[in-house]
Amino acid sequence: MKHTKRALIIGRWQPFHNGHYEIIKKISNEVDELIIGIGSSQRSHSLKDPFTAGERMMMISKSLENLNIRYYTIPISDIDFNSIWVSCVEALTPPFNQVYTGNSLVRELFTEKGYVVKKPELYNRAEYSGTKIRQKMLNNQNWEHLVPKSVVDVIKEIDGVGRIKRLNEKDY
Ligand SMILES: Nc1ncnc2c1ncn2[C@@H]1O[C@H](COP(=O)(O)OP(=O)(O)OP(=O)(O)O)[C@@H](O)[C@H]1O
Ligand SMILES: NC(=O)c1ccc[n+]([C@@H]2O[C@H](COP(=O)(O)O)[C@@H](O)[C@H]2O)c1
Repeated sequence: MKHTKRALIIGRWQPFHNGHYEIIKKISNEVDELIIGIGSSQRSHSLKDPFTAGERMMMISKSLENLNIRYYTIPISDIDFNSIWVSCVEALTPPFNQVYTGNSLVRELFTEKGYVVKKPELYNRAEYSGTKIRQKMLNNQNWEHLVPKSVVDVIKEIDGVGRIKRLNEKDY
């Protein structure tokens, strides 16, 4: 029987943007199945991590609706214990034999455990960046063209831009 090629890509997806879509589309041609780890799943309602794990799962599943790939989205919360983090990820996910990440800590931890780790190429990083998109939302600049249409719909449904602006208000 053919061995299933199953890869893990882990990110915070705050929000899921066109660069994420492009890289997942590319990876979907290289593997049979993809595990999409929702990193820092316990985090939400902050300027760096405004969206909940559930909201990020909605963004991803609606964006990937038309892609021909079997994938699993798995929320993964952070732990203050880097040396056992890979074991925690393994405990939550289907088995995988390859990891995609641009994050140096993630790369180091998986490489030390013997995984093949690939660094995805970046698409239009000048614009397709979670940090820059969140900044644009805050500054009333156009951001909608930088994310899949379904992500615009999710962010509108939850008033995500309003949330980010309110979180940025000064305490008194
Ligand atoms: N423009 C892009 N093109 C291709 N892959 C990307 C792009 N931006 C991020 N990635 C990949 O997606 C994964 C998850 O990234 P992440 O959620 O941190 O996005 P980000 O845009 O870097 O967000 P932030 O600015 O909030 O850190 C990373 O492993 C990264 O390599
Ligand atoms: N000890 C830990 O909990 C640990 C270690 C390395 C990465 N992570 C997480 O992996 C994710 C990596 O995603 P980014 O590439 O979007 O930063 C983040 O959510 C990060 O917090 C967690």
